[in-house]
Amino acid sequence: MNQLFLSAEHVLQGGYFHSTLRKLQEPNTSIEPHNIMYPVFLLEDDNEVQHVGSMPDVCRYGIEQLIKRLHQLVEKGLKSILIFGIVNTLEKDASGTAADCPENPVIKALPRLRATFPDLLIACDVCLCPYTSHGHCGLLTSTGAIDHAASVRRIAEVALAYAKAGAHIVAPSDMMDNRIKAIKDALVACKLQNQVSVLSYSCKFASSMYGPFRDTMKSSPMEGDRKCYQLPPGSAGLAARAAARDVAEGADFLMVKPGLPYLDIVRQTKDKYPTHPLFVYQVSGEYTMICRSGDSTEVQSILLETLTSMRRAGADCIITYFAPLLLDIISKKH
Ligand SMILES: NCc1[nH]cc(CCC(=O)O)c1CC(=O)O
Ligand SMILES: [Zn+2]
Ligand SMILES: [Zn+2]
Repeated sequence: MNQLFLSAEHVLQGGYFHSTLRKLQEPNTSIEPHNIMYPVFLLEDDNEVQHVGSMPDVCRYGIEQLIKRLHQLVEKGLKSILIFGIVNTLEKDASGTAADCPENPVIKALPRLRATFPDLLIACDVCLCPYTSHGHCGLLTSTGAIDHAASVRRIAEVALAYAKAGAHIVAPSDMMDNRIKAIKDALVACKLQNQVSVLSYSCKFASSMYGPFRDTMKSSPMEGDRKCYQLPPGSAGLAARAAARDVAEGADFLMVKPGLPYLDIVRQTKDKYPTHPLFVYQVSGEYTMICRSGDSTEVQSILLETLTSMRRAGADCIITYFAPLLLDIISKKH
């Protein structure tokens, strides 16, 4: 017989035949509540609930209804949320005025959420696309190009408004160059730098997997696309430079988005910046793909395998629409 099959030093199975041994073979891949952040969609109308057609089991809520929903989830262990505001009566204009006006749903909700859920970590997505008439994430010049200086100034203003209203974390998703420094400077100027952190969507790619989200938010660009500010999917180089730039500008946390198709970028970013907690955004298109992957048992195991892979690649926290399901799975396991 072939000697190779008898070679003791090549036997691996002796190390994982027992479930506890298998756990030891998978370090830093567990999914606990603090590894999960839940994105929520906030409407202007306090008492409204709307199902999202393109995302099964996802709703948009007015603040009263969101508080009801969050009570259930916080009881099950939810630790953090990421808020996206949606406007319908407030008008969209060229400079995204509604992003930080006093009637903005996020600005209004923050004090309520802080008071109602004292232990919940609250992050706010900072972008102009839900509030601009043209639907781009920054401001435009008269020729339709991104106006870099004006965009960064405006993004920092909006981030500061959410910080003042009570956000623990501001998370700029716009991808305008130099916004992290502008936001940090604004926080320092208002003495908020030690009470608010900056989660940079540092490696955000121009992905085809944001469709259900744009549908939910009514935030698609009216004309053109986002390829001049979101990163080209094939570029690991730009992702490395973007992370380096955001670290240099003072980002507290980094992010890779989408998740599953970009696990090489997750690993590359974690290896370069083990100093910075790393977030991975499992985006709306990933969510719908997994929802359609089989019956509920299959969905659960595919989901857990996917999140385990993200943790293995270096993710510390995963932003996921599956948070409610995950909290149920975790509580059954203990
Ligand atoms: N700045 C907009 C924004 N913030 C988060 C997402 C995507 C989230 C998801 O798909 O779940 C997007 C879409 C986009 O950039 O086009
Ligand atoms: Zn945007
Ligand atoms: Zn955004």
